[in-house]
Amino acid sequence: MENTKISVQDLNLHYGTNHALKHVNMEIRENAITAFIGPSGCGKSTFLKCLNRMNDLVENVKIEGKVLIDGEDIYSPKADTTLLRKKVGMVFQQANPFPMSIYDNIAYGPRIHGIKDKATLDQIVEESLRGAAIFDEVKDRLKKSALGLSGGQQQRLCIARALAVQPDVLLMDEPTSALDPISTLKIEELMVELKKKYTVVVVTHNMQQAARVSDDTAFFLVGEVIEFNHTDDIFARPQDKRTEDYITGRFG
Ligand SMILES: Nc1ncnc2c1ncn2[C@@H]1O[C@H](COP(=O)(O)OP(=O)(O)OP(=O)(O)O)[C@@H](O)[C@H]1O
Repeated sequence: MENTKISVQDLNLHYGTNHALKHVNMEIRENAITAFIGPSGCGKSTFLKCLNRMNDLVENVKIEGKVLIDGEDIYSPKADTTLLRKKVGMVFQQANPFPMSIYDNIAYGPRIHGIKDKATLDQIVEESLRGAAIFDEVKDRLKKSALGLSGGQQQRLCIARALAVQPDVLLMDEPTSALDPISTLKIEELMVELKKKYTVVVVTHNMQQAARVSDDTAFFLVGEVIEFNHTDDIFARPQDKRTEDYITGRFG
């Protein structure tokens, strides 16, 4: 595919005896939003976490196959996972701000990566908060606790925190499922803005969300990718009967 950012080749993942991902192949485009849809337990989150090696931490996990980001295999023994997780940021279903100020939440990652200069940190904090469309709402309370923000604001703060270390790719695991419709809309608008600079991959339970925001969609079913295509094609002209049954609500 044109502009491939992430190329997944015959990826298999076992949790003990559970073969949770089966021969997954996928080309994820740069500066696009790719959505993963499918029923509960079919491997969407597991697959997402393979893209920054978050599953490495799980006991008894076995991962085979290749995940190339910018042509480099992230599972190669030479790969540096710290650099990988800087390059591939992640946002979770439940916003998880650290119990510290808004400023320190954003400065946390850059500080870990060795940035100490106050003016530089100030600039990163402002740019990251602007990038996550939350700067104007918090600019007068940067020293206040992040835990005082609303759920939707906390989620945008977590996006800002991910942006602060200058990733290329942003993984989002059901980022709006705990949010009200207005906060959800704000995050969806933000995602469309973010794809100009980042490659965005999102797991969603919400098919309308996938249809609204994503460029490409993968439909997962019991560990397999049944169909992967441009979003318009998946929703208007599904090739596989199982995709059609799922998107028309015959099962969920
Ligand atoms: N840490 C883990 N250890 C063992 N098994 C796991 C682990 N995480 C997920 N699984 C199993 O792997 C399979 C895929 O789960 P996964 O969470 O990836 O699916 P999902 O499509 O994201 O589901 P949901 O939409 O409910 O989040 C399931 O059978 C699940 O029980």
